[in-house]
Amino acid sequence: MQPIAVFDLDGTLVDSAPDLHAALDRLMASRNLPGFARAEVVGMIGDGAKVLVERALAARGKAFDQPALDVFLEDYGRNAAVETAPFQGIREALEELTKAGWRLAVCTNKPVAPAITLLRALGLSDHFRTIGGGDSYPTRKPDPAHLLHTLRDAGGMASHAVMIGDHHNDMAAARGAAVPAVFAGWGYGPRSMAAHATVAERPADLPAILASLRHG
Ligand SMILES: O=C(O)COP(=O)(O)O
Ligand SMILES: [Mg+2]
Repeated sequence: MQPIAVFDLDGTLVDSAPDLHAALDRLMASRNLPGFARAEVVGMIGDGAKVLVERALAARGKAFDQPALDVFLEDYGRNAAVETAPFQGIREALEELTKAGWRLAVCTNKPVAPAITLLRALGLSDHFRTIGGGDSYPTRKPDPAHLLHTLRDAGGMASHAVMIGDHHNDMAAARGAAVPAVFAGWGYGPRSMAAHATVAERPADLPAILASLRHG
């Protein structure tokens, strides 16, 4: 059975906060609400687009409404790859892992449409057998079923998988699926979110760490 490495997207493969921030600030401006500092937006990322918009509106004392999410997704879908780029060393790490025999997949809480748009725009989509988005299955991370569905669609198995992510949602999904987790130390989550997972400081560390976690 081929080993499979499942990657989180935002904060792990790509530094997407600038474009999420810009689209969120345009939504706020359209409602005459003040925008956010980058650190505030980074703290709101991790549970998908709906929760991001919910948190932004709540921070301004407003209730969530569906048109706000529709406006945000329409804008973000067109502008997901303006400033967003892979973290330094990610392209090389993905190439190295593929050469070492790993199958690759993405398991992200971002809706699948902008996730695919973004990975295509950055020339990364061909690396991945499957992209399991936040709306691809009935539940999403931290529910381990999101990771297990992604693994199934990629033709992989939990017993031969590793999950790499930057948020406690990634660590929790991996733990629930009995998949070893690697915490992306370069991402958006504070180090406390790593819990007991192995921490990778840089993308360049991934091939050696994943080799050490490989079963057979
Ligand atoms: O869209 C988000 O909020 C998080 O997405 P991620 O699961 O790829 O980090
Ligand atoms: Mg993430």
